[in-house]
This record gives sequence, C-alpha cells and structure tokens, in this order.
Amino acid sequence: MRAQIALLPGDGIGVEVVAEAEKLLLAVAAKFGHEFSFVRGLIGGCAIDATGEALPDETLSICRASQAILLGAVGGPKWDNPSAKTRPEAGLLKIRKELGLFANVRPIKASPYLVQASPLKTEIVAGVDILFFRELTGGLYFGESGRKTNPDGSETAFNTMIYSTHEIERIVRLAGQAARGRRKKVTSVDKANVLEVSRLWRQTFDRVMQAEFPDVQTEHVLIDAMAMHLISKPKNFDVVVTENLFGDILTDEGSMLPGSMGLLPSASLGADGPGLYEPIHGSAPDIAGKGIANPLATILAAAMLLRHSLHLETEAVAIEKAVDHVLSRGHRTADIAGGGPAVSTVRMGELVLEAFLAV
Ligand SMILES: NC(=O)c1ccc[n+]([C@@H]2O[C@H](COP(=O)([O-])OP(=O)(O)OC[C@H]3O[C@@H](n4cnc5c(N)ncnc54)[C@H](O)[C@@H]3O)[C@@H](O)[C@H]2O)c1
Ligand SMILES: CC(C)[C@H](C(=O)O)[C@@H](O)C(=O)O
Ligand SMILES: [Mg+2]
Repeated sequence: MRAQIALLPGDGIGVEVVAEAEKLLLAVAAKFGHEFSFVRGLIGGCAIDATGEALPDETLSICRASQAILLGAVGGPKWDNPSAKTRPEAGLLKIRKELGLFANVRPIKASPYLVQASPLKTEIVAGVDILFFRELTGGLYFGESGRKTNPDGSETAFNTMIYSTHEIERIVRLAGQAARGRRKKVTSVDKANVLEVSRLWRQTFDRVMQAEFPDVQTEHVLIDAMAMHLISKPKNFDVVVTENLFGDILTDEGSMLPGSMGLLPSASLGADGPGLYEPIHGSAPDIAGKGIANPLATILAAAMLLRHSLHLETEAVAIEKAVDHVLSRGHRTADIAGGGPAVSTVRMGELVLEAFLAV
C-alpha cells in the first residue's frame, strides 16, 4: 500500500525516539512491499523557535494530508517561562483539537520479561492488561480559563471542567466496543461525589452501556480510589474510560506496572482523518541528548499506527513480536535495567530492527 506518514519529532528525546521508530517503519515498507513517504513537521518548542508558533499552519496542513502522524514529545525548560506568549504544549493541544482526536487509547500491558522492572511486586503486575480510553479534546484542558488581577493586587486564575453529553457518549462507545473484543468489562472513573461534570459523565456512561452494551460488565470507581486500586489490584481492570486530566494522571501512574514511561504507546483517534500516535511520555529533559532514552514506547506507537490507521495488522504484530523478542533476550535501556547493563537508544532500535528482519 501507499501511505504518507507525518513525522513530528518535537523536542528533547522526541527526536531520538522517533528516529528509531522511523527506521522500523522503513523496514516494514521494504519487507512487506509498501510505499511509505515521510513528511516532517515542526511542533512544540522547536516550532516556537523557528516560527513563533507551537503548531505552525504548515505542520497542520502536512498532517491533514497524511494518513497517520507519528509524534515524539514537546516541551522543555527552555520554554517554561510562565509569562511566555505560547508554550510547546499548546501545539499538542491544538493538533488534538483541530484533528478531532477525542479518543486517546493507552494500552498498559506488563511484559512477562519485565516484571523485575516494575517497582511493584511480581504477583501484582504479572499478567496486567488494561486498555485506557482517555477523553482527549474536552474537560479542564479545553474549558474556559482565565486570570485576573484583584483590587488588592493579588491574582485569581481559573480553569473549567466542561463536558457535553455527545462528548461522553462517543468515548464510552469506543470503550464498550473495545471491551467486547477483550474481557468484557468497562470501568468508568470519575469524581461524581463532588463534580457535577462527573455526575453527567456517570449518567451518560450508564445509559449508553445499558442500551448498547448490555453484554459488557460495568463499574464506577472514584478517581482518588482508582489511583490506589490501579497499583494494588491492577488485574481487576480490563477497559477503563475516563475524562482528560484523570486519564493523563492515571496512565503515567499506570506506566509503573510495566515498569517505565518509556514502554507505553498511545493512539489518538477521531471519527475520521489521520490518527496521531505517540509515546505517553514527554521530552524528558533530564536525559535528553544523552542517547539513553527508551525508544520502545515510540516503536510500539508505530505498531499502533500500522494497525489503526493503515490497517496493517500483520505488520503491527511483527513489530510487537520483535520488541518482545528483544526483551526476552534480556536487552534493556537504562530505565528498565534496574542498575544492570543497559543499551543506548540507537542500539535498542537496532536490536528491534534485527529481530524484526529475522522473523
Ligand atoms: N506528549 C508529550 O509531548 C508530552 C507528554 C508529557 C510531558 N510532556 C512535556 O515534557 C516535558 C517534561 O515533562 P516531565 O519531565 O514531567 O515528563 P517526562 O515524561 O518527559 O519524564 C518523566 C520521567 O520519565 C523519564 N522518561 C520519560 N520518557 C522516557 C523514556 N522514553 N526513556 C527513559 N526514561 C523516560 C524521564 O527521564 C523523567 O525522569 C514538559 O515540558 C512536559 O510538558 C510532553
Ligand atoms: C504535554 C501535555 C499537554 C500532555 C497532556 O497533558 O495531555 C501529556 O502529558 C500527555 O500525556 O500527552
Ligand atoms: Mg501526560
């Protein structure tokens, strides 16, 4: 098949990990006879430096003209000034909103080869397989916000958590559909004991699930309790659906089940148009430029890209198997090495490539 893929490496380790995923995509094209063309775009801090905008129009056009987008990460201390006109993260929020990418799918699967990499006990993490659906274009991230100076010179700032029925319905539907192909359970996470938005979320979830997915088991868990259950009994969860900020926080926490942020990919999907694929982690300024970042999250995001946007299931599975193989042989980047010997970002990319070419 022919496909155009937009590459947006972004900032910090984004550049390092996207380079490794790109090599894998090139190898997929060569091995399976596809024609992939890559177009590069600026996003985040590098885009602010070059154009003054975190998401230049040109990048958006490139993305709209592509079948899928692979993104590294945005942000870093250089652009952290709280009074700056714009921030790198604004570029990411804008691309999600502009492309209507309301569903952020984040699989959290503990590899049998990596149980030692988790700070949690083996009996807790072994066998964990959770699929998060994080709503991505609503909630506190996109509600009305502002800042004003009070008469006494102090300041007040606010953000608004806002959701409408149709925004909740569409993400709940995707979660219900996914559960049907899995263990048929959906957990909805909210704060309905306090927030009006969560009460609407809960009612809408119940209505959609009862009417359209009566065969799927459902439960509600409050966000604070979920933060605990996620690490005390993670095997209780199959599909989890939640609003934007709760999903952001819970999935970073959840990365400690497999053992590292550097292992978790994600897909951001809309009703139509290109999907956006990225690791869940950020630009990791503490390790950027050292060549030690784990590229597996981004390589696995490339596998999700092949599966969801290009419908190349065999190719996606081939990449996932190559990653498994490399981990089964004991190769580790520093984040999952537990102080033992570690390979570099580039070497990990090469090892996956070799394993991919060998099968
Ligand atoms: N999607 C994104 O682009 C995205 C996501 C999260 C954070 N950010 C941005 O990234 C910047 C840094 O944020 P942060 O430090 O809070 O979060 P981060 O995810 O960048 O890093 C958190 C910790 O995890 C480690 N880590 C992350 N990815 C890793 C990898 N692939 N291999 C090994 N270790 C890895 C980092 O070294 C760091 O110690 C901020 O500007 C933030 O806004 C961007
Ligand atoms: C960088 C930031 C805007 C982003 C988010 O909060 O969505 C990140 O943390 C993520 O998880 O993709
Ligand atoms: Mg996050």
